[in-house]
Amino acid sequence: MHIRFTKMQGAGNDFVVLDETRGRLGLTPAQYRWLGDRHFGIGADQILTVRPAPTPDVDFEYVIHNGADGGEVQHCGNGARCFVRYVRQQGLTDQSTVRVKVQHGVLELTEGADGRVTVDMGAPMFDLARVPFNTHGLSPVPEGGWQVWPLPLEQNLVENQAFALVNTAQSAMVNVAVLSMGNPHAVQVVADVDTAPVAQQGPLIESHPAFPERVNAGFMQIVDRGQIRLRVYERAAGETLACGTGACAAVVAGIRLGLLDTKVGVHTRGGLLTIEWAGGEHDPVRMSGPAVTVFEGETEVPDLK
Ligand SMILES: N[C@@H](CCC[C@H](N)C(=O)O)C(=O)O
Repeated sequence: MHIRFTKMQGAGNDFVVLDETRGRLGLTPAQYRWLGDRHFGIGADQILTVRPAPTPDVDFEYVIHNGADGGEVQHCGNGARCFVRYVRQQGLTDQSTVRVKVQHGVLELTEGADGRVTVDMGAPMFDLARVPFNTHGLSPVPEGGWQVWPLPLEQNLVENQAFALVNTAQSAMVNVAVLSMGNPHAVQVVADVDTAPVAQQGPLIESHPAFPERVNAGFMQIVDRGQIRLRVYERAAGETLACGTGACAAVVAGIRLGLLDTKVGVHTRGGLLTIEWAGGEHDPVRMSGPAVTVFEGETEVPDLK
């Protein structure tokens, strides 16, 4: 199948963007994986597909597939910013504020004159069953007016990894704050993101049995009350240069744990995101950051089932 695509990135989290506003391409999960494949395909953390509005209260719908496994996911913060840049650049709309349906709900996005995009990401969700997070056998520890969950990382999994952990006993238990931004997040506070065991613990947290739909694992270093450094080991993608929903989840967790103020600069390996949350359960999280078109192209997608 011959397709046109646009390659985009938001703070280094990269995307293949497809236009289905004039008809479905009907790609299979294997074809999404091929598009995400950096060696045999185009290469992207996620594939974003833009579709016509399904209801009159929104302007578009877009769906998100993780490039590594081709599975559909609920939400993608950096992708949302690229989506609005895309529909404006392609002439699909001339509105500077766009409402779009994603699997998780409806987002409102605004492109500023400076090229940064602001997204109303909706309210965070703390209902653990909806994350989903299975607390069976786990006990929360109160912290800063909220709580963290000590999560035992399977000792045998830790020891079976090809890499050596400096201290297996210490690394086997991590305290995570658990919440959903439409997709699931487990956020831990670390002293230094540069030395945090992201590659070692990330896959163990991602696939921990307490998270039946797996989870995105965040590692947050508090710089001061208005700034954090963040690395995220994304579900079905591995560590990415930035994760928008991960940045929102980390800031919300930091605010609830009493560590952060309501407006926070999030320094990721791919760039700066700004996250604001007033702190109320129903208050929306606002995220702003860059959205960049890298190139456009055409390709022949192999017939993969
Ligand atoms: N990169 C994203 C999140 C993409 C989905 C995530 N890997 C998941 O499986 O939930 C972002 O910017 O939020």
